[in-house]
Amino acid sequence: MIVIDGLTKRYGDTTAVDGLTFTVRPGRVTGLLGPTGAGKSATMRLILGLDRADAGTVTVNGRPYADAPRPMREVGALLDARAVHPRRTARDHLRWLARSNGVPAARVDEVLWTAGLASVARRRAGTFSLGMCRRLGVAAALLGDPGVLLLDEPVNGLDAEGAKWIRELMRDLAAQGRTVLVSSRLMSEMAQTADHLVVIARGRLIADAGMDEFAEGEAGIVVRADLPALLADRLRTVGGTCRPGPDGALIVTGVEPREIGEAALTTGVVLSELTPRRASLEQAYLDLTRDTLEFHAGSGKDAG
Ligand SMILES: Nc1ncnc2c1ncn2[C@@H]1O[C@H](COP(=O)(O)OP(=O)(O)OP(=O)(O)O)[C@@H](O)[C@H]1O
Repeated sequence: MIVIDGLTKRYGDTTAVDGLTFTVRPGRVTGLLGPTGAGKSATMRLILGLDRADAGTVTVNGRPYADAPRPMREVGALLDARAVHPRRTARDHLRWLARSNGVPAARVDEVLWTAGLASVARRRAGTFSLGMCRRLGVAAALLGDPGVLLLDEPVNGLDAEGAKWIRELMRDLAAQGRTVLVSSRLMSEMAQTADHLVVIARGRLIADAGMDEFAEGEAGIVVRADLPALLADRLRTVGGTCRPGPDGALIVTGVEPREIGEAALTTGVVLSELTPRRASLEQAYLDLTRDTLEFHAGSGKDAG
């Protein structure tokens, strides 16, 4: 289990992580979702103690990761898959990692199999494609048989087969009772893997909910009116729930479109839109992050 409490990290004028609080529980895949620059990688680095927090705490299985007596057995991380010595073979790379972390050498062949790299184990990592590097990164993360796994955008840039493999692996690891935290910029990606979602933007927590809950929360009727507050008051008296939608619209649940029409008639409010909307995770994510998008003009970052 990972417990993050009030976590804050600043780089100069940028607050990359801003008072984040959430818990990553075992037995399920938790997606850390946010637009580019949201602070996903920074959060992962803080969990691993690769950066120091300016405020707040993060513990892995009850203590800071830096205090873990056998770190590789505690957490496996896939951050930058290219961080491998190009002249070392896949096997030598893993053997070296195993030796320096007190992991038995026999485990190297096991993880090479799991990662589908057994046939290329003696090839130099420098000749590997991105997909193979990612597999090698996963093999390294699994080396210590850790209970907690962190994967930073593991599917990004992979072909369909590689992506499917990683998704299935994450689901298997969670089904074994492990804690799995995976980041992505894409809701469509999370929808395929995550059981639980933590959405962040500009370093702040925007949502922390089960995937099902997340989808349900978004079904509703988009209503635009000249006097939305008046209409909302009326709808509440007939059992409707209203919350703010994009650009001044109301998202109404709990009543039928006809009842909204009647409420408008009763109150003399003019409707300009009445659109039933099915639950869409993508829409929910867009609505949540609309006001917090950060654009890095000229920084060379793509929007994914
Ligand atoms: N070492 C650093 N020095 C300065 N600024 C940094 C550093 N690391 C991150 N930042 C800034 O902190 C913010 C969060 O960055 P982070 O890489 O965590 O975002 P992210 O959600 O992982 O984005 P992406 O999806 O683009 O990878 C960004 O504004 C980024 O420019």
